[in-house]
Amino acid sequence: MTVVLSAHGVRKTYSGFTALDDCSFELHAGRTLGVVGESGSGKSTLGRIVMRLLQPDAGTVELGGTDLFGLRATPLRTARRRIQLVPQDPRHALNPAMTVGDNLRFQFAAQRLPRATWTARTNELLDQVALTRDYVHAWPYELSGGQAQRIAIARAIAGRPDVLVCDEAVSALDKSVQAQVLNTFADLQKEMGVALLFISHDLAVIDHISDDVLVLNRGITVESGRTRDVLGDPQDAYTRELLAARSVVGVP
Ligand SMILES: Nc1ncnc2c1ncn2[C@@H]1O[C@H](COP(=O)(O)OP(=O)(O)OP(=O)(O)O)[C@@H](O)[C@H]1O
Repeated sequence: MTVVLSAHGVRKTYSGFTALDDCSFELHAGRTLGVVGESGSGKSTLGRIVMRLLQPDAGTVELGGTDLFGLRATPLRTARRRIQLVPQDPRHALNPAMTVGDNLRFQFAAQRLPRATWTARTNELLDQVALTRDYVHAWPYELSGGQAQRIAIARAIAGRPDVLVCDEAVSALDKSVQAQVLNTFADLQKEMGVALLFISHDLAVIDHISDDVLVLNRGITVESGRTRDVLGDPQDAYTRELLAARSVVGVP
């Protein structure tokens, strides 16, 4: 299996406070790695580092076998297109002053996609995120949370990335909508072979979507491996605590 994204011994401190320590993982093409832990466990710090929005104090991150922090200029711009973020709040991904169509077309222009293909590509993206094509005329404020998150996903996959970093991407949604959006991610993965780094505090969400899991507690990886193995037979007390507090996806 091809490793599309990996981290080795990553550490990040903020003013002497260690938020993430010795973190390592491998994410394979077409698979989902869940990163789970309570608030403050270092999940978003890890997400920001692999998006190259934050510099680690130690360790390396490789995208497609290339050191992400060694890249400059054009190769860096190419790498940034290969890894895209789906944030918790779609308002951070969508421009409120543009229609859905313009939000997507903005991405196409950035990717220098030929103008003649824009309408077909917009329709294709709306189909992929299970929205009807007339949403192209909608404004972000007219969308429900679930619809807005689907458009944010469409925007993120517009350039056919290899990796999506989903940082609490369903946490703000109602439980029933959560299940639908998780299924959309799973369908996309089957269609596109995109790999997901899925960050969530909610073990039910991680259990639903992840092939592999990494459990973080105060910046330390307490457990990692196949989701069914780790959750089926947790070896660490912290994982057992998370399991005991777990909700159920799709059930309010
Ligand atoms: N820019 C920063 N400056 C100082 N401390 C920070 C900064 N960003 C995060 N931290 C601290 O680092 C720790 C990890 O934060 P991080 O946001 O990565 O955790 P998290 O697991 O994503 O939590 P949440 O789910 O609440 O977002 C926390 O204690 C947080 O207060």
